[in-house]
Amino acid sequence: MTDILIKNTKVFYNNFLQPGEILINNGKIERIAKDLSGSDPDLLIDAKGALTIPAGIDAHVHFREPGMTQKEDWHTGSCSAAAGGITTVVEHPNTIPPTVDKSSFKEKLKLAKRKSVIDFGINGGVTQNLESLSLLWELGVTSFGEIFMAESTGGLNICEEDFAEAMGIIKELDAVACIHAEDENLRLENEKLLKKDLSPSSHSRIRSNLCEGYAVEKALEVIAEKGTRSHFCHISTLEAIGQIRKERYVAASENRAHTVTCEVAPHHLFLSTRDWDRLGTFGKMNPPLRDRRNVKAVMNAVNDGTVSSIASDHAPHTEFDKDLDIRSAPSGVPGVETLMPLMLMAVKKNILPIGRMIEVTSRNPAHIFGLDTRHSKGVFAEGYDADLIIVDTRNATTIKADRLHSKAGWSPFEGMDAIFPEITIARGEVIWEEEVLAEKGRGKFLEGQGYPEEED
Ligand SMILES: NC(=O)N[C@@H](CC(=O)O)C(=O)O
Ligand SMILES: [Zn+2]
Ligand SMILES: [Zn+2]
Repeated sequence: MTDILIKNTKVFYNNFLQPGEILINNGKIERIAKDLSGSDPDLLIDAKGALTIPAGIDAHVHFREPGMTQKEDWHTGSCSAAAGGITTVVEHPNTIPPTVDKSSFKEKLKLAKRKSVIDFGINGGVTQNLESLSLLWELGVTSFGEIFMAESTGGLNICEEDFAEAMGIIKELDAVACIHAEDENLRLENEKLLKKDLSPSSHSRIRSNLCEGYAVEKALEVIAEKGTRSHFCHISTLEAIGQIRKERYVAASENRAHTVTCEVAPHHLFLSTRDWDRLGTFGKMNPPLRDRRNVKAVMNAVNDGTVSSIASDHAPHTEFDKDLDIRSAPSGVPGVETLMPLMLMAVKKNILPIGRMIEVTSRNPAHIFGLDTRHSKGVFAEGYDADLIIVDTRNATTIKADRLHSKAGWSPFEGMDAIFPEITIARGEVIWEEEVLAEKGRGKFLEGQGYPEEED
């Protein structure tokens, strides 16, 4: 395998952005030092003063294969990730068929191994399949969920009793439960009340703040009872943030390990209800666009540590699929390729420090899902996987859907400022530099912690 020396770059090391050089050997970071000029690498990359930082780990994507390959597949989804500086994804189970048993898991794994250009984990679905969860865990799922407390794409939502029972089983396995927290009853009630309102923004009112807040409250009760390690997906409201902040504060003050983490999606940080006019049904996702007060609260929570990670919830649908009335249009927006570029732009605008950006886009998601200890992901240190991006913060551009690689063919962030990576390196291989350079199928399956360890 070629070894690489990256020189003339800046790295975030020991809490500072500083000049440094990086030697990569056999897919791993071999050395990070001020000056490595004595080495003789196969490939010398002159970063010309640009930054080298960890590539993103996006623990919440929907790559749609099997079953909906007109929207995305493992090749296009993973190429889109690579071009946006993401080298690891965790894919969620609402495909057709959903990933809820051995055969559906094996089918998805086979497709992903054949087509993905980046490393990947696969989550196990939670529906009426409670007897299959332990088998899925042994087969190597990363975690469980998203567990849908309310209806969303795929219709995999479960009732409160099944939710509580599943949480008990997941606790027994010592796995993580990823939760889509919206309250189904409240959603249905609001939908009835707003029957005559067919404006796109009615979607934000139907899936109200309370709808998320109430579901988080109920889920936290179950978590307190069962003790399940839980990760809230795509949190979007003041109310939910408040409850999760409190839960984490109490855990810390009692010196308990955190059982609760949460992620937010870029569309809840960089878009708001003001975008309904521009986006129409293309702004429909679950949970929905929120007003500026919520957006600010969520960004503050990224900064203060309440939010552990950023995940795109990449949920591609074609323009044809989306071009319906607000009730019939499917929910979800593409975003795996724009996650890192938008976050890097936020750093440039001083909305968050670079160290925090690195934590929420790589270090923390790796840690939450055990990808650091078992798979050497998400740590910028010698001996860890060389999953890196080179980014020139002087090269800000605007997001243009026709330059993106998802089959969706559109982006809710069209026209927004962003900083795309110049180069993406995955396990010591340049997989993106102006074009995707990786071979189909180079991506490796990252078995979850329930998969039996290999014997030496
Ligand atoms: N977020 C969405 O609106 N849609 C997601 C499912 C989900 O994450 O709820 C999808 O798969 O389309
Ligand atoms: Zn969801
Ligand atoms: Zn999702």
